[in-house]
Amino acid sequence: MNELKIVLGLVAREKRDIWLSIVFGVIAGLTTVGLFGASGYLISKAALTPPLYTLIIVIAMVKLFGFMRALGRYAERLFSHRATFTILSHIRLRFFELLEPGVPKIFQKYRSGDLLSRVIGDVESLQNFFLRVYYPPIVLGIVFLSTIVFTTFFSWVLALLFFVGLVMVGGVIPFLTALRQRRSQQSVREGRGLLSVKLTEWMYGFRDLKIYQKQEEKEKDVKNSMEAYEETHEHQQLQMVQGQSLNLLVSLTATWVVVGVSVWLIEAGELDGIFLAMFIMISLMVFEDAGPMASVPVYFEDNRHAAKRLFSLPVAQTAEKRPVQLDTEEPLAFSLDGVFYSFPESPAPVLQNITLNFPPGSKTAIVGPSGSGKSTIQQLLLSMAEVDAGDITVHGENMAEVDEESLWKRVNIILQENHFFHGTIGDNLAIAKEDADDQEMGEVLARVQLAHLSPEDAVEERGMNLSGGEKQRLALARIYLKKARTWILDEPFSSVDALTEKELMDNFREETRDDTVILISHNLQGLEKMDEIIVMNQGEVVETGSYEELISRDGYFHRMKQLENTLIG
Ligand SMILES: Nc1ncnc2c1ncn2[C@@H]1O[C@H](COP(=O)(O)OP(=O)(O)OP(=O)(O)O)[C@@H](O)[C@H]1O
Repeated sequence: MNELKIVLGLVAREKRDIWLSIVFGVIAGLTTVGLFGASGYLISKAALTPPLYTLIIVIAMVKLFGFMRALGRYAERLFSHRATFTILSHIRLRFFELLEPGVPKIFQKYRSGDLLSRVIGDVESLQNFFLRVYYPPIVLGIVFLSTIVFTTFFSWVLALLFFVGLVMVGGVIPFLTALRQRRSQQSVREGRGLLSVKLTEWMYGFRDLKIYQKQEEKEKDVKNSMEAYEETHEHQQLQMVQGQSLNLLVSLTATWVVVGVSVWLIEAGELDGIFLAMFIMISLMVFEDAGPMASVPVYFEDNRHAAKRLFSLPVAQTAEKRPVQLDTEEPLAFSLDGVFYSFPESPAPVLQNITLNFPPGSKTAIVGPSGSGKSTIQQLLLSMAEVDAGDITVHGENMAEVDEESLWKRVNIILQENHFFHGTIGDNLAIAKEDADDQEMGEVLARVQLAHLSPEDAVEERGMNLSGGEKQRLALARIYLKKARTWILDEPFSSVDALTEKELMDNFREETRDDTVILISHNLQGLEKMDEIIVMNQGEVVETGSYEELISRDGYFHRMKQLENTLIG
């Protein structure tokens, strides 16, 4: 229920439009009942050839009700839809506000398709919350109760009939429909989530599936999920329509009962016959609006689940702004003391008892075999993950207290995989420096050996039209624009040829002369000029020292270097 309270809070922000929707909804409802009631009365009265002024008054009332009804409906639709779209944007914003501080940890726990399904499917479902759950029952209740009060002036029996009708179409039938739909609604929700996850995986893995000729198999799987989803959705919609039809049937039956009882009351002399047509019309109209009430609990249940899925992300709930801002322009220092780390949902520690020191302005390389934990250290240094035990400090501050954004602002980062957005080379560079002009962009492109590209050149989604090496150099160009004094780079040159790598490395050394550099690398070439090399294996630091020290020690690094030399020949 707490999650729905968040949605209610966001809905309540649109107080003005809520009030206007209710007021105009009630005006439209009452004038509809008035219009048809007055028309019924007019037909009967006209047959009795009353004085002309009576007819003129009733005709004027019919006209007025007709005009007010149209105006009321229009205004109700206008304000309720305006409120709905504003509420939807509040919901989306709130979801992103909760999601953003949890990223990237949240991506370790939830699949992208699942998140996509939440932000699209669940937010879309919540558009029904205001439009179908929140205010229509209030409007219907007021219109119905006013009609009942009006009817008591003519007949208590008819008023009681209207009341019983209200309980049936506004309470009993919706409740029974909701009860019947519980299971099918659950299946629809699960089916939608699964389909979204499978579709995104199929899309991301399209190339690999094609290469391994598994495309058809996967497509069949996606198609099956799609069919299963459509089937459950159809079944659920059918149940909903059946509920609405049942409500309509009961409404029409109630009107027939009103006709029968009115005739009986007229015969018994308890109701003037002139009001017969009026009550038939009132009954028809007042029950007409009650049909959609059958789906209110169904939408309510759907919205409750949608709210739960949206606002129950565990990381999001705990994310708080951290108090320490890093506002120094100096190269940063880092230290790790007795650090242990394991990924969520995989208990084996990935890092064990890591103690390291990165003084300001130092140049450190982290090397080691694949899977030894190098990139995980980068994640911890960038505060993208939190240690299980031990301490990390950045510039003398406890990392857990440091505001992540203030840290990221001070560091030039290259991750193992960097994202490139659909647009131009310029758009992708501007992420690092918004006001960089074409000349500045051209200069950094030339420095990373990408002089053949210009800022206007197109970049396809995820940089698909760039080679692996070009993507790495573009990532490097991006951080050259950023001009922070600390560099934490994961395999920045792994896809470029040896000659280009040497040129890039020379340029990089020049650029970072006084800065803090932490360079993760598989490659043991070109590490001679680093102040310190940290050798990792199976989540532990197995050796540290300068290049000469490690070579002369005849330990792990020495053996790795010999092996590399043998392989290179
Ligand atoms: N999100 C994750 N969830 C669970 N385990 C993970 C996750 N990411 C990495 N690991 C595991 O953590 C260990 C260390 O991974 P890490 O990426 O730090 O290694 P690495 O030394 O950088 O490897 P490489 O040189 O291949 O990039 C590996 O055994 C890997 O399987």
